[in-house]
Amino acid sequence: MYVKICGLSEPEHVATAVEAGADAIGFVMTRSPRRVTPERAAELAALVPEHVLTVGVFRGEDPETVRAAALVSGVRAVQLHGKHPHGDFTALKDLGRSLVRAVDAAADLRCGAFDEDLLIVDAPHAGSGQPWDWAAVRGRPSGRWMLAGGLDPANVAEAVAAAAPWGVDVSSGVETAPGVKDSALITAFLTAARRAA
Ligand SMILES: O=C(O)c1ccccc1N[C@@H]1O[C@H](COP(=O)(O)O)[C@@H](O)[C@H]1O
Repeated sequence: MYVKICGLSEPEHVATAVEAGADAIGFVMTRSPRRVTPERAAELAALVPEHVLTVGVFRGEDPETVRAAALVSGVRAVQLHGKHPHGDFTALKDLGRSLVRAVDAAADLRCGAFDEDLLIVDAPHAGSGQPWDWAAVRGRPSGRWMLAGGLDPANVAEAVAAAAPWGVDVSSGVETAPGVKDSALITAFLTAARRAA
């Protein structure tokens, strides 16, 4: 089970996620309580070993803004969240970073349909942090896809059993308040996700 921990902003939590075995770590560079500047993301990304994928998360920014932030931060993947057109992915193809498309279940759920390398299927109301009907997407996405939206250490096993994803992605479910990550919750999530696989 591939596990991404998203929305990190403190070195302590980056270290915890790496030590606990995260496969990918996300830095949010768009409007959010978890927002970090590209410069701050660069400081945090420098703490991440090569085998862990660093992901810059964007929502609604134009490709040139995304490109500039990706280059400053040095993230190795770019996540375009929400209703980005296919052209945004095409425009970023020459960036030399993995592309991640994050959408809700109403979208095209074929990983690669927008030339992306990874697909995330998120809640209908992205960012609510609320569990949703994970079972509704079971068998629909194809390729490398992660389930997101309202996951936490207590429900990730149920979510994995319901949707059978290739990976899982969490942000608010490992926080004690919006934007405030918790090391114990990060470790608990990784343990529970691995056990669920
Ligand atoms: O985490 C954020 O603040 C965020 C902001 C804007 C776009 C995406 C964001 N995060 C992504 O949202 C999903 C679900 O997160 P949650 O666990 O329900 O809080 C996940 O893909 C994050 O990468």
